Amino acid sequence: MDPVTAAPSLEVAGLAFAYPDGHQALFGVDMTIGRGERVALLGPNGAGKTTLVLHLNGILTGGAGTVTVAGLPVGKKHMAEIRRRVGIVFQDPDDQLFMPTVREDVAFGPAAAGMRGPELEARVQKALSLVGMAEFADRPPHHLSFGQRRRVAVATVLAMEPEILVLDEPSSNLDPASRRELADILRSLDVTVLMVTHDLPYALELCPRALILSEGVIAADGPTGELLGDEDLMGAHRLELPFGFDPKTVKASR
Ligand SMILES: Nc1ncnc2c1ncn2[C@@H]1O[C@H](COP(=O)(O)OP(=O)(O)OP(=O)(O)O)[C@@H](O)[C@H]1O
Repeated sequence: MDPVTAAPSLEVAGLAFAYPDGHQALFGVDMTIGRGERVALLGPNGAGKTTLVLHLNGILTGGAGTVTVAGLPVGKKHMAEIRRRVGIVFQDPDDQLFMPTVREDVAFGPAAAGMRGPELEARVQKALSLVGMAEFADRPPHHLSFGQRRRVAVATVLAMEPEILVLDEPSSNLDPASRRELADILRSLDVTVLMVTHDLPYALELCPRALILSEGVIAADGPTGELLGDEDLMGAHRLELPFGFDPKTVKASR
């Protein structure tokens, strides 16, 4: 059976948000993402992508509209449950790693949720194995390379066994092999993925569907290959493919 079901994992309706200085970043975002989908969130600098992502687990709140995760409204009442279900991997792994060892960083979330002993250790091992970092458990995160720290940051989020994995620029600063290995990891996971990226070939490789956020609204929603092949649409939203890259020659992901 197709793992993508009609049940929405994430629903955003009429989300509008202005920062305290009055800058309006979102103007009524509507999007629905089904369970098990992998979706790329594209858009030019300043479009509102990070602002939107920060609403998905309640880091930002207080605007108009609603965000619903697996049927639960994002808000104070369900915050612990929402944070367990929606894991965000930030662009800079150093925002996520602050403990003396990799093991402690990965254990942090489940331990804060009350997990202890062998169950906690098994959870940590599983998350580190998923990202190929099991043998680094006793190392200090700041002794690792950037790409290794990005993998550990992904593991800290996977350790919470989220339903929705949100990644902000996951391929940035990765060498080609690390970039491909991270793609393989993401493809192997049984979670809903929303990936913010300026790396359009990566979006095409990994995400069958893409959304274009532009000036605080969803300007397009469709198969990634079709959107990237639409020159007028791309031009209108300041999106450019790398020189010589033809989306039609790349086998889009499924
Ligand atoms: N803390 C803040 N206070 C005021 N305005 C902000 C704040 N953070 C972001 N903005 C503004 O909100 C708008 C959307 O920013 P956001 O970071 O969400 O865009 P983005 O699509 O993620 O951009 P990028 O691709 O450059 O990361 C921008 O105009 C930005 O200047």
